[in-house]
Amino acid sequence: MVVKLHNVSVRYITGDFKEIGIKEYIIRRLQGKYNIREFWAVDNVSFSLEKGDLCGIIGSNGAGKSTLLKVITGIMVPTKGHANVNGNIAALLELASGFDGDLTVKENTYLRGAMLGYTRAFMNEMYDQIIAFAELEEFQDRPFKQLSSGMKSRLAFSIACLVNPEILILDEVLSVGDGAFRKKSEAKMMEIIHSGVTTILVSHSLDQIRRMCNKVLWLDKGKQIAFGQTKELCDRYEEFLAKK
Ligand SMILES: Nc1ncnc2c1ncn2[C@@H]1O[C@H](COP(=O)(O)OP(=O)(O)OP(=O)(O)O)[C@@H](O)[C@H]1O
Repeated sequence: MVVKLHNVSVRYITGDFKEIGIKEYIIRRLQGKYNIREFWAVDNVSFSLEKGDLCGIIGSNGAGKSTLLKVITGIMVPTKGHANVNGNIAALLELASGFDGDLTVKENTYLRGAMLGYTRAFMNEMYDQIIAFAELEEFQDRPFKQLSSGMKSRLAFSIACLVNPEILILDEVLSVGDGAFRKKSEAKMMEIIHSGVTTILVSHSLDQIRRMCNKVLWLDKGKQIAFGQTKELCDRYEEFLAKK
């Protein structure tokens, strides 16, 4: 099993407790005006994926899709349950985050590689290819903050894809950069997908899910409505949307 989630739940706590400071906290507690709210964004989700699976996650806004991806990529620890993930993950979420604006493009590439667990030797081997794919040869020694946001995404995409992921996580990012780069990035993504990696894709396009995925996870308000075959679940989801 490449990905296995067992009764995973994630709780967010919201309210005024973060910014108010200890004094205000005590005053509000004494006055009974201290409000915090618990919120289960993901509530008891279990499913597993094997090598080569391409799983789509569907559900309305706020269903918990992005939160679940954060658990799978290890950015968040579930409040309850377990997530077992075996393999290198390339997560194309919030693409341009996690870079250091003052370091150069080259330094950032090595830094991101190190964060993904790759050795310097491996990155030396891959570096030229990454920069060439991102079409940033002329920007290698510029500070990262001087890149346009499209260029930043291109670099993030190139690093994530060219370092041989075993698990690919895509959050509505099938459109990176401008027209020409988008075509190239989609082709690259399809190449990776077809090379036998396990892919998890969040998309609001049911057409895309039907075309690409062999399994589907349907979430609604954090709860798992169903996990199973694409056609059956997409049909049910469409019926559900029609009745809404
Ligand atoms: N940091 C946070 N603190 C509190 N609540 C949060 C936080 N992040 C998300 N939420 C809430 O958790 C729920 C699930 O959010 P999430 O972003 O996972 O949904 P989603 O299915 O990805 O939605 P969308 O389709 O709109 O992108 C939402 O109700 C959201 O308001």
